[in-house]
Amino acid sequence: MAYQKIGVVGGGAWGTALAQSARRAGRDVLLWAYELETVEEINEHRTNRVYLPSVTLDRGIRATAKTAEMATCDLLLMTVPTQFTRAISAEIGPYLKEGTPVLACAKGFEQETQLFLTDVLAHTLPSAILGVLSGPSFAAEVARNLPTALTLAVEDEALGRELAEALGHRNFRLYWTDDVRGVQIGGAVKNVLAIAAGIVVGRALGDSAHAAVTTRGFAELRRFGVALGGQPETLTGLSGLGDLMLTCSSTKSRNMSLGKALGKGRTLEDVLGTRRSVSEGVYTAGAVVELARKHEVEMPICAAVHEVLSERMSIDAAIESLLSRPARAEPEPLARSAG
Ligand SMILES: NC(=O)C1=CN([C@@H]2O[C@H](COP(=O)(O)OP(=O)(O)OC[C@H]3O[C@@H](n4cnc5c(N)ncnc54)[C@H](O)[C@@H]3O)[C@@H](O)[C@H]2O)C=CC1
Ligand SMILES: O=C(CO)COP(=O)(O)O
Repeated sequence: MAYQKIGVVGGGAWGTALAQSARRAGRDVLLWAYELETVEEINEHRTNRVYLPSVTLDRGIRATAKTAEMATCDLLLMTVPTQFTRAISAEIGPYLKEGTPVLACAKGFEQETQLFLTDVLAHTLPSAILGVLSGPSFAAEVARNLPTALTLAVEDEALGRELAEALGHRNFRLYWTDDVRGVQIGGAVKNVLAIAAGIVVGRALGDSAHAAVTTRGFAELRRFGVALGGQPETLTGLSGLGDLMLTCSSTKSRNMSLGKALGKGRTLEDVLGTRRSVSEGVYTAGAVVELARKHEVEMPICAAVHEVLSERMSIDAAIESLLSRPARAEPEPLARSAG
């Protein structure tokens, strides 16, 4: 098998679940974790209690604290949270073999630069072939081997098929595409929208309001995605609509549950202070709003979430701002960017 040794960069919930899944696909797995205690716990006890509790890990997963060692792998899965991806991948870059496939598995845009993850990785890993793995998938469910389907995107479709075959198995179905940008857009924007959906639930605005915010949120995601070069079919696929549906509808989502807590009146600082896990929507909202401004795409729900997270607007004022928008026609033509 051409891609026998899989390197998972990041020992959070997602990296650990992907390592477990890659073992089920018959691959050898080397996992890099940021915290030394996570490395030791995985190697000695086969657990990762902080980030993925109640899961016994396969004996074939070996953990390391040395980033350079990851360059010995045939394929890398980058799972560290988006805002740490530049720093960690830069440590691997000098050692990586020419043409090693590297899949971005985190979700979001870099806060400071508004870059897509594959654009960040193009700087730090110039010798890699870059792609994306994204879709509706809770780490705890993947770790338990519950059936899941995701999208794997690389420009070369033949390589996409090979990678999907190397990582996929019966309960981890991978569909491939060449739409590397489109797949990243869904994963980034849905987290911001999930915060909005959570706020609706926390404020007890009702199931109808939840469906409305999810559907109008999808209209924003689709407008944004097309304006930034994604294919419309990708935006209605697993990595777009699929992940939006999952994340907006389940309190297992960190983003949705964070929104719910805000809706109930807790502060952002308070919620983040009680979590070690990442809620990417908090860090990506500003980049989405800035990219939307540059591309002249109107995204009122994402903008309202950003205002609330930045504490420039109260939740009640944000709800009022959305409800008082003028009525308009549905459906809207795809090429148009007006909201
Ligand atoms: N958990 C899930 O169900 C899924 C998560 N993802 C995405 O995967 C990415 C990672 O999420 P999770 O694995 O859930 O993270 P997590 O919330 O379980 O853990 C946080 C991670 O951040 C790492 N970290 C903390 N400080 C760091 C630093 N200074 N430098 C490098 N790493 C540091 C920790 O070691 C840990 O691996 C996110 O972008 C998330 O959206 C994607 C699909 C599913
Ligand atoms: O990306 C995910 C599901 O596809 C996980 O969502 P959260 O990060 O909101 O938990």
